[in-house]
Amino acid sequence: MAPELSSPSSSPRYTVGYALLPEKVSSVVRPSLVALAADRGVRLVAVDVSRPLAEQGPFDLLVHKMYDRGWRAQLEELAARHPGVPVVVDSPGAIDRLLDRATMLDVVSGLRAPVSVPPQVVVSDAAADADELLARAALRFPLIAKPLAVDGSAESHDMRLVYRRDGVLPLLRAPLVLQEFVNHGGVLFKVYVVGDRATCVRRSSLPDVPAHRLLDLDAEPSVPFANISNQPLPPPDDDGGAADDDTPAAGFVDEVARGLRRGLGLHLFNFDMIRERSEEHGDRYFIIDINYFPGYAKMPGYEAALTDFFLEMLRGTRPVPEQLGPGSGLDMEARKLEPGLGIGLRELESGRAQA
Ligand SMILES: Nc1ncnc2c1ncn2[C@@H]1O[C@H](COP(=O)(O)OP(=O)(O)OP(=O)(O)O)[C@@H](O)[C@H]1O
Ligand SMILES: O=P(O)(O)O[C@H]1[C@H](O)[C@@H](O)[C@H](OP(=O)(O)O)[C@@H](OP(=O)(O)O)[C@H]1O
Ligand SMILES: [Mg+2]
Ligand SMILES: [Mg+2]
Repeated sequence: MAPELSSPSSSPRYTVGYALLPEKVSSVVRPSLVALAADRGVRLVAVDVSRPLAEQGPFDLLVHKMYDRGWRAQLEELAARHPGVPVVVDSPGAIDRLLDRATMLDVVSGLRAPVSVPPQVVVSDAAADADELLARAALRFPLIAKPLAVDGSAESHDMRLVYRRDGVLPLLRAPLVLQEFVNHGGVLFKVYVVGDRATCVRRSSLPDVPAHRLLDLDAEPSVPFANISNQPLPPPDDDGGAADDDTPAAGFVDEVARGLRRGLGLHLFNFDMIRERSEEHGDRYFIIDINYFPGYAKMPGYEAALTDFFLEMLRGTRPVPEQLGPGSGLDMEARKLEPGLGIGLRELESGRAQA
C-alpha cells in the first residue's frame, strides 16, 4: 500500500541511497531536491563508497554513477547473492555501453523513429593507420575526434574539430572515434530522460562549417574544444535562425526517448540530438552522444521528476525497462515494497532477512 506522504511534517518512509562523485552530489543533490523528496516521504542518503556497501543502509533504492571497478564489483556481488534487494538503478552492465564511444550509439540503429548516427570509425590504437581507416570508412571532412573512453575525466570531453587530413592525424591521441561533423545551425537538443519522462532543452553547439573553410589551407587544419554545450546559447539572431519554438515535436522526442530507454535498458540518462536542415534531404536528426546520470539540475523541474521516479520505482508502479539490453545481467526488478521495510544489506548478509 502507498504510504501517506502528503504532509510536510510526515517522517520519511523510504530511504534512497546515492553513490555519486562529489561534483555530481553538489550539482544534483541540491537542497531543493532533498527538501521536495523529504516532503514526499523520501530520505536521500549518501553512500560512502570508501566503506563496504554491505555495512551501510538499509536502502530501499540505490542510484549510482561511479566509475570505480571496485564499487561495481561490490554491487554485482551483492546483486548476485540477493537479487532485487534493494532496487538498484541502473544496472552496471547496461551503463557500461555508454562508457565507450564505440558502443554508446549502437542502440540508435534499432530505433523506429527517423534518427541516425553520423558515420564514424573507431581508431583503437596509436599504431592503427588512421589514413587507411579513413579511406576505408569513406568519411567526409570535417570530422570530430572524440576520446573513446567516457570515464568522468576532463580528458574524456577533449574534442578536436578536424577540417582536413594534412598534418592532423599524428595529433590525435588514440583510442578515439572519428565522427563526421554535421552542420546543425549551432543549436543542440539535449533530452533528459527520467524513467518515462523526457524533457528537451536547447543548448549551445558548434557553429556550422562553411564549405570554403575546408579549402582554406592558410587556416588551422584542426581546432581543439571541450564542453561546448555548457556555453550560453547565442542570441536568436545569431543562431542560424533557430528559435525557442523550433524544438523538435514532443511526440518525436518521446518516441526517441522511449526507444533508447528500452534498447539500453536504462532509466536515467540524457542524449544529444542535432538536426541538419538541407534542401537535398530536408530535416534529418542525428544522435551524437548519450550520457548516463547527467547534470539533472539543468533540466527544469528536475526535483519533482526525480522524486516521482523514485516513488514509482519504490512502489513498483514502474516496471524495469521493457526490454533489457545485452550485458545487463544485473538488472533487477522493481517490486512492491512495503514502506519502511527496506531490507538492510547487513541483515541480508547475516541471513536475518530470511528469518
Ligand atoms: N557529429 C557531430 N556533428 C556536429 N557537432 C557535433 C558532433 N558531435 C559532437 N558535436 C558537438 O560537439 C559537442 C561535444 O560532443 P559530445 O556531445 O560527443 O561530447 P561530450 O563531451 O560527451 O558531451 P557531454 O558534455 O554532453 O557529455 C556536442 O555538444 C556538439 O556541440
Ligand atoms: O562528469 P562526466 O562523467 O564526465 O559526465 C558528464 C556528462 O558527460 C555531461 O553530459 C553532463 O552534463 P549535461 O547534463 O549538460 O549533459 C555532466 O553533468 P554535470 O554538469 O552534473 O557534471 C556530467 O554528467
Ligand atoms: Mg554531449
Ligand atoms: Mg557525453
